[in-house]
Amino acid sequence: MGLSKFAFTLLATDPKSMARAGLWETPHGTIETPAFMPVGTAGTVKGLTPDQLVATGARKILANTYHLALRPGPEVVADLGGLHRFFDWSGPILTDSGGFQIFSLAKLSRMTEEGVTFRSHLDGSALNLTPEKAMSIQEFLGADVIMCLDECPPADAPEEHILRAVDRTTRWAARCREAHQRSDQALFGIVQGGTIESLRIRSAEALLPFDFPGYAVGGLSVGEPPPEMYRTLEFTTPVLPVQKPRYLMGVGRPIDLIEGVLRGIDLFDCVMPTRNGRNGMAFTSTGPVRLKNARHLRDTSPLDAECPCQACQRFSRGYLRHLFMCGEMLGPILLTLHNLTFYQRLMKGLREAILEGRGHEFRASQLARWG
Ligand SMILES: CNc1nc2cc3c(=O)[nH]c(N)nc3c(CCc3ccccc3)c2[nH]1
Repeated sequence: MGLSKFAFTLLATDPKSMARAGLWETPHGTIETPAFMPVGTAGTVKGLTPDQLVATGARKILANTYHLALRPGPEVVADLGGLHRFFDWSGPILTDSGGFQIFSLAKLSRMTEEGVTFRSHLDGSALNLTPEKAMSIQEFLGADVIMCLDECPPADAPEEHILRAVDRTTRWAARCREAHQRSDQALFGIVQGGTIESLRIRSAEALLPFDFPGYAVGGLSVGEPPPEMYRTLEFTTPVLPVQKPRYLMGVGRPIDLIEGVLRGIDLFDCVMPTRNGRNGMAFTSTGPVRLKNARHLRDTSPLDAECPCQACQRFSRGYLRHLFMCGEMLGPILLTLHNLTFYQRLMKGLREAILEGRGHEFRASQLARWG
């Protein structure tokens, strides 16, 4: 089943935490884990060219299926050569199955055993996403890593609803496994179960027999308090295969990446560095900086003296603030570049610490600097 195409090698496991550093081979290159994947919606990481994206240190990006499935449509992307050709990205790409985006974007959506029916947020047309269609869409798009169609309940859903979502997610995983054809794509199972230990174990154990090449932890970063997310990881990752990558969906702030790695997570995606960057909020080695704040008006210092990115190497905080006050497009571009560079450097530092056997000290070293 082409599994050798997605070999995951563990290089080091931290002696005092569940943190691990590894290498993950994909048909479009090898990923050093732990890794952060910037989110590219509609086939672009907003405001950046592929070369700029590589300059941040990113090796793997996500494309959000829901948007591409509606516009321009999977067949069009396939006719244009598939995702890698479409936005000229030679590195690995991961797409989501669309279920989560439908809940967070579509106005009307109804869930049945068959699939999710919803109205397009573009033209209101009725669409029906089934596990089989989610596989066909992602096969047309051509990402290296694709996700099963799952049901992600809201954080405050009652236990009965979360149980139903777990069992439906398992039944849909079977249908996805059955429908998926391409051997050059890794299909990940997605564990649900909210923050309930018995349901997380139920979900993970039900997905193990499918022997997926990787497992995602879904159903988190949906509004639950961070300590609840961390606690959930503590009893979820140990049920998952040690020798396979674990992907925590939609996470998170810098501190969440550290806490997630310490609990055995290898891959992350989050819109925060790009979305916050577009709004003038920068992550720096001494904590967050809101550039529109008047205190930066005459500030000649760089955003982050330790950062190698274009925003920090060439411009003052005063200039960056000016760009945001004028609504100039260069502002969001430079801050997106910076924030992604910050996230990639954080993961690089974390990976090096794990390889040197001091991964468990990394949190303290960073918190001391973030204030
Ligand atoms: C922000 N928090 C967040 N929690 C999530 C939970 C789930 C979940 O339980 N199931 C699925 N399928 N996806 C989820 C996502 C979307 C992740 C994503 C975004 C963009 C591109 C590719 C992938 C989530 N995102």
